[in-house]
Amino acid sequence: MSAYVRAVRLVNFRNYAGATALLSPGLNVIVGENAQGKTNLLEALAFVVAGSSPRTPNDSEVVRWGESFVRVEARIADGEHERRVAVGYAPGSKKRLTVDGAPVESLARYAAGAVGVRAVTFFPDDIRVVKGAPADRRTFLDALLSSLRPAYARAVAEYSKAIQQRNQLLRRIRDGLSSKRTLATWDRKVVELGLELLAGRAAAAGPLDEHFGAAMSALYGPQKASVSYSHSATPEDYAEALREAHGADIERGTTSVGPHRDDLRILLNGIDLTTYGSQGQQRLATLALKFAARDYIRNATGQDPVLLFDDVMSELDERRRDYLARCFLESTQAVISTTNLRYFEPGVLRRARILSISGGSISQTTKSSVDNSR
Ligand SMILES: Nc1ncnc2c1ncn2[C@@H]1O[C@H](COP(=O)(O)OP(=O)(O)OP(=O)(O)O)[C@@H](O)[C@H]1O
Repeated sequence: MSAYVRAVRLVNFRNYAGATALLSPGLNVIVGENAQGKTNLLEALAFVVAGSSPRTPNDSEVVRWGESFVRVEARIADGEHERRVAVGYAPGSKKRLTVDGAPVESLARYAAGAVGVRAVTFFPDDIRVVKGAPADRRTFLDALLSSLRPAYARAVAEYSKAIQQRNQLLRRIRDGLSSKRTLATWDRKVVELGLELLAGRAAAAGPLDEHFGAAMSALYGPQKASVSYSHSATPEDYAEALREAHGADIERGTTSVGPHRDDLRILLNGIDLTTYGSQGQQRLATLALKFAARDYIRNATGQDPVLLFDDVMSELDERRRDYLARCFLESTQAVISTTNLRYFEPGVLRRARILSISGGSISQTTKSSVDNSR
């Protein structure tokens, strides 16, 4: 069996002063009224598994208001072994990541393997991966690949820095402060890092398309769904395209070709869901992309990632809710939040662990109290 989270402890995490949740393999349902802390608990699980929040790049945001630090600890069950991992952060200091008490210096290494378990998250805002800007789709793809390879995460960070520096240089050339000859050096650096990104993304595009197609036909229907990578320049033409764009790039002060300008095209029966999808189609396609990410991680690592899905049932019809509930039950571990237990069949709830959230405190709900609340 793949690794899973056995317990998580939150200290000063958003609206939690101090709380512990025990989790099971299979389905865990977090139930509570609005604004009690369901989303925050899922975020805390992602925070301790990946070393950072999928909801914000700013760690200070997750520190409980009025407190000076945040800490999330987890016990990871991995076969016979148990691993203790923790993420601690005090604004102004470096984030502390530990595995069995030993510090892990690199966030990329912590996130891509040291913990021994990965997470695929779904938050309602994630619909932007389908509906939003190309940057949202690139971030989805880069986060997925970074969760598998620290070297890819480093290449993404270095490429982004190199583009910023090249853009600064373009503006200096435009303003007559630097010579155009210096561009060649930056072009070489940018192309070298950019090709690393393109290679990673190209290798992922085919399998993701396949997994996405399968997830869409299970969730949506038999129509043909696909996801494909759309280049601003192919790897073969990249260096040449960058050179050809010198004049225009200097004028605008930005780099117009390269992986930071690429996109993913998400199609259903040939129709672009980003531009023409209904809200429901975009939401289902977002979910299908998350299942595609799960399958991609599973194939790449041989391990099932844990699914952390926020309020995923509310906008689905009964048939799709039942299908999803079965997927969650069969997962190594799924933690799903809801305001309403009626979204789950009694037979499903009997096989699930249920956690009740109220005002930032967590209680394990017994089966009989679940039956009575229905
Ligand atoms: N840094 C923070 N410190 C303290 N409280 C916070 C912090 N960040 C968010 N909160 C509060 O945490 C509360 C719970 O938020 P959360 O999003 O987890 O609710 P929820 O149970 O998922 O609700 P809903 O069903 O409405 O989505 C909110 O009232 C929010 O304002």
